[in-house]
Amino acid sequence: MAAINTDLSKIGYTYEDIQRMAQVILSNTNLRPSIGIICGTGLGGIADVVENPVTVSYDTVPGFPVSTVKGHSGKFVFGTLSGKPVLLMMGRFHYYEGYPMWKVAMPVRVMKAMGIETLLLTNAAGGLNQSYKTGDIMLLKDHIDLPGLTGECVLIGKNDERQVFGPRFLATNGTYDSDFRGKFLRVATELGHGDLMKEGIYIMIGGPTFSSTAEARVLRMFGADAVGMSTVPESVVGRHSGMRILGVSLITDMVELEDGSQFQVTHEDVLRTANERAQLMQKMFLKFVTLID
Ligand SMILES: O=P(O)(O)O[C@@H]1C[C@H](O)[C@@H](CO)O1
Ligand code: HPA
Repeated sequence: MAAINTDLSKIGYTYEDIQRMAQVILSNTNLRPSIGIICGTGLGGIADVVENPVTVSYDTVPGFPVSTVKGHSGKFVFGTLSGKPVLLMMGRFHYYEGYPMWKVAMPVRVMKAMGIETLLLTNAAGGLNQSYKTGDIMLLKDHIDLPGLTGECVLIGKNDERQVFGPRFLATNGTYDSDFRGKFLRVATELGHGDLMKEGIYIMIGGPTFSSTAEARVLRMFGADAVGMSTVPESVVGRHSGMRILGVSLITDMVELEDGSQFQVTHEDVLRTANERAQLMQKMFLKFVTLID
């Protein structure tokens, strides 16, 4: 059995670490966006429609982790979308990359320290609800934090109640803003793609293995509509610091619930579907941000 870690100074970033990283990043631009977007696997295409982009590579920020996954380029992009200032994270961190959970979502605290109040999270996910299809877009109405339920909650560790952190004990019901969901659905319908839209429950697994068929049946029995390997730590930290949150899953593959299927999903399948939906996601976000107060 692993030794219990009693040295709390080795868990988490301090308030000062977060502020320092925020200052380094902000020193690259005069823009001060209040909208932050984290781009999921292959979903960085939104950056192609950012006007007057200013790019800040993660490796220029001392103490910032590096992206190791294909489809996550590892940089911030400041600019405007439909004239509104935004900050994009092109590349998120995943638990399966070997980062401890508190590191996975640390950038959300840095975003808060930079002035972000609205957090738009995107991800690639597998469809568990068998009425979904590859290429559908699911708005998160709730999530299941499977790592959190089994002892790997992102908020474990010392808590600092100053601005970029939050209360020791956090209610996580109602994390995903229902007004945002309604607006996003309206945008999709106006663009003629209401048929692709779903609202459902995202379950996070640690990864990097995709689910076995028996595991997938369990996830579905839990009530999840889509499965992925991210987002939940970020939305919990965003919620902790008082942000308004939208979660969008692109259903990049359908997960088999019946034994005997020959289909085996790959990361390339995920990237391909994300690429096929890139232009539509751009259009949706360009329109959606105009509706954020
Ligand atoms: O960063 P997201 O959650 O969009 O990435 C998903 C989950 C894995 O990282 C990867 C699997 O292909 O895509
Ligand atoms: N399972 C888990 N994570 C995923 C999947 C999946 O099928 N597709 C994209 N991310």
